Amino acid sequence: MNVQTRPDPFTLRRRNPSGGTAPLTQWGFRNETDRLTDVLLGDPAYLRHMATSSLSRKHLRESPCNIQLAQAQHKELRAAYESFGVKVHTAPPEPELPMQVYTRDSSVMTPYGAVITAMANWWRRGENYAAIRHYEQLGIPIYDMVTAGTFEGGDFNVIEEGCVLIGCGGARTQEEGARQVASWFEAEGWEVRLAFIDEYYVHIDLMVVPVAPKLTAVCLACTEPGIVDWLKAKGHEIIDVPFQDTMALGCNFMSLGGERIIAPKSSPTLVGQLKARGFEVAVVDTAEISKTGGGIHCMAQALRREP
Ligand SMILES: NC(=O)NCCC[C@H](N)C(=O)O
Repeated sequence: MNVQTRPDPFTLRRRNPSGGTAPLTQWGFRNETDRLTDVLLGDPAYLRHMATSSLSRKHLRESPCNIQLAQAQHKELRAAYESFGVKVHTAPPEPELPMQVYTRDSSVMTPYGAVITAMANWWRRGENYAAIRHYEQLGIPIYDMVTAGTFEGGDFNVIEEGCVLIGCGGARTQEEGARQVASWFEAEGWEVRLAFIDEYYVHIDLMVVPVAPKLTAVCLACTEPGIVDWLKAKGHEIIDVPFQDTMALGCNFMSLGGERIIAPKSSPTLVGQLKARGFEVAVVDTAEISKTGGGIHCMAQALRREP
């Protein structure tokens, strides 16, 4: 085995404080639109419907999640990834962790290794520790861990290579955490933009998600115009997802690269737009799971994409 292909050793902090951290050789990605080969999904074995946001609270009041149905929907979601040849990795579920299915949040993958985030709510903090153990098991090195306030992975949105949009709603990702992560990626030479959002929306990946190179889905009704102008100035075309669909997690889908998308049934406008552009779309019904506050993008973490 030559030096180039030797796996990067597992470590708890790979980040070079002055920047210039070497990208991983076997894991990670350049952007969120290249071909997905490995994904991190949760196991909904211990999923519980809790009042974690305005959205999940509303469903809890009106028609609480049928957990068995949600688990069956998750199985379909997993099968969709597998049908596209994506390798699914799953951490052992823990009964103390009711939201472990939302793998987007407790860590975020980057070209340099995984960032261990700092969950805002006490019932999700254990997910950060479970993520460290799982990355060690997978042999994926950790880039760094957030120590300045809270930071949740749904707020780390890689728009294109070397460019990240960081959501900051205060209740989940605090400004302190956002600025710490921003400083790391600025040192690596990235462009970083902070998006201050209302905590009602929970994370930025509720309203802005990359589809393909220079093509991004955005809920124009709730995304600050400055962010939309910034995307357009980069040459991004926008697919507008209606507000009502967005509130049903309709703008929260996963790009598999190669013009293939896994999207929720709750998003007819987006699905129609994608099909009209020639994308292969696997439409999965995730409505029951989404009553607990997250969607397809929140339930996935890209571990490896190949250019
Ligand atoms: N990235 C995301 O938007 N994740 C959704 C998390 C939902 C979960 N019920 C929570 O409120 O933490």
